[in-house]
Amino acid sequence: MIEVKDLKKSFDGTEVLKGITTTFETGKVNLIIGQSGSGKTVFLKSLLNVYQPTSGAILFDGRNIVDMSRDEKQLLRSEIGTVFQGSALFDSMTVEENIQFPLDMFTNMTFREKKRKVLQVIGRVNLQNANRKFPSEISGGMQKRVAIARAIVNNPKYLFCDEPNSGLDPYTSNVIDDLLMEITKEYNTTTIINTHDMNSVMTIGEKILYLRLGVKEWEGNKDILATAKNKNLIDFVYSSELFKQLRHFMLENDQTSLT
Ligand SMILES: Nc1ncnc2c1ncn2[C@@H]1O[C@H](COP(=O)(O)OP(=O)(O)OP(=O)(O)O)[C@@H](O)[C@H]1O
Repeated sequence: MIEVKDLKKSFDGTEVLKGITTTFETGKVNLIIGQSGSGKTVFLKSLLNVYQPTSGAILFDGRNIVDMSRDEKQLLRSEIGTVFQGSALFDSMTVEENIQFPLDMFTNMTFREKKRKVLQVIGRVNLQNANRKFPSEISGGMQKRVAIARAIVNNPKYLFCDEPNSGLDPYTSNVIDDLLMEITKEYNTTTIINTHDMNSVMTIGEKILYLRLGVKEWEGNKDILATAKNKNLIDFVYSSELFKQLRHFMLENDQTSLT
């Protein structure tokens, strides 16, 4: 579980996060949504302590990352898996070597133990035929699966993903969403995902945090999103053409059923 308490972050006197308080539960997929510039990336990077928060607390199962020593942070980092935009793979390493990287960084496993673990996660994300390939030789969807395999190879407690579906077609996006949901349950991770993808929101949004101008404007889950009353949230959700048409269709059907 990750608890965020009154998190604020400013850059050069400009406040980007204006006091966010929320909780992300263990074993759940938590999605952060909001317009471009609403603060999603700054929020994610503040949770990871890439940015030092201006004030507030971030408790990883009770441990506040904001006032940890360097060694404590290093230990916590070994419990966190990340999937960043563009997959962030090492071009000069094979799929297998990319996935092994966190084990080299954070563990004292023997060569044989590492190989066994890497092959196990390669199987888990269905990349058996690609382990000797380089990132440039595989598709964008496969690269995402490599990034996910690398994020889970060290059995993380926490999984952070920044726009995991960006650049993927709708079918491949669904495959990635399903994989992230399954892995969250299998590894019992606290999973936090920044997304613009409304399809993801409606399929895997066990918790949804809607940020607007650096403020928590709404939080809930996919089942109550459709009936939420928050006007800014409604405007945001229905700003996509597909959702606009869907809403129009629903309203029309509603009126027919009333007459
Ligand atoms: N390192 C930085 N220094 C100064 N300002 C920053 C920095 N990073 C982000 N900002 C500002 O913080 C605000 C929020 O940016 P952020 O990248 O978090 O938005 P976002 O919601 O992730 O947008 P997008 O969906 O486009 O990725 C923006 O006004 C941005 O200019």
